[in-house]
Amino acid sequence: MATIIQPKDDKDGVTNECKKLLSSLPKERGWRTEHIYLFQGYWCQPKQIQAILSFQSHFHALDSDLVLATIPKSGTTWLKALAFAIVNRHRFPISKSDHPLLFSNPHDLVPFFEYNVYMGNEDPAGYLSGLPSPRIFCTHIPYSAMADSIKSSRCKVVYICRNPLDTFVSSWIYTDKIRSDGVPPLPFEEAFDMFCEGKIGYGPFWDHVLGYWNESRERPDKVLFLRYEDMKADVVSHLKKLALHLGYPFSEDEEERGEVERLAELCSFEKMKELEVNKSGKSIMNFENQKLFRKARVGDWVNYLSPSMEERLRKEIEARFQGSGLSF
Ligand SMILES: Nc1ncnc2c1ncn2[C@@H]1O[C@H](COP(=O)(O)OS(=O)(=O)O)[C@@H](OP(=O)(O)O)[C@H]1O
Repeated sequence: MATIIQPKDDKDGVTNECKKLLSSLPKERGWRTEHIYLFQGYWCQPKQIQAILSFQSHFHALDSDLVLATIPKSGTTWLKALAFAIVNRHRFPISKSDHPLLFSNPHDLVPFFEYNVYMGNEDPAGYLSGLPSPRIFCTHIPYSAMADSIKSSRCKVVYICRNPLDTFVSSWIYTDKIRSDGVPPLPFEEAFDMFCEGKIGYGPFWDHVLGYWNESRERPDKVLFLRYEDMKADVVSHLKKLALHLGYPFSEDEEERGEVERLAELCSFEKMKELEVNKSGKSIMNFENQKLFRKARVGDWVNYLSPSMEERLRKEIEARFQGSGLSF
């Protein structure tokens, strides 16, 4: 059994063991932190590496677990809200005026596994075992780096991806607002180069997406693969698929009563953005909730990327996804 990894309160918030590891890894300038490091094939912040190590050593999946996975800025907040509302709809009826989603940001209702390590929790497994059943948690960790018990248990995984052009723009704007103290701003053009080279948090983008995509094709019962743009275009049919995959399908009666539409409305960007908790509140990580709700528009990249940037990223994406059955 590996030793329990406990974060220390240093600049990077990582243990000496992790620091030693970092010194042996390739590094690049970071988006939010001074550096990102190439670990198990992915570019990560120091604390993210610590979280992956902890996850791989300590996490024991239950067959009933529901795991939501994303690369940052591709629909995480939305997916958390939808999964929470679906799974808990008998405990918390959608139309009730005291529904938790009206008073809490989805990040506070469905934790990231990574938060646990960031918060310096001494017992990663204990923290998650305190969640009510079924445990719903979220992660940005790539599929290949997932704890073995997630892969071998019967727990369900849902992945949402978003087109890379909008994901890049959303990431850069968000990063610009929440950069860690003392880390100088990353100019837009430089960030774009890094995205195209795969150097983003939990990137390369294509490897992260393809890891879950390939698994969803091999084991569709295990991994449901969703696309942000498809969900935006037809949220109701995707909610039914999501509910079925999670093991909480809508009944005919619920469908007739318009419960699916009501749930979609509760979790919609327009509704969530206007809630007091999301206008003025802070989430568990002390981030301002309002920064999680920007425009949520498909194709907003057109207002930021030049034609040559678009062409470059499209070519890169085409080459990376060639033959995979997935295109953007
Ligand atoms: N409910 C809902 N429905 C649809 N879209 C939503 C919703 N909530 C947030 N958003 C938009 O998602 C973008 C943020 O991505 P994430 O939630 O993955 O961010 S994070 O990784 O959790 O920080 C970010 O996209 P952009 O507006 O394009 O930047 C948010 O506005």
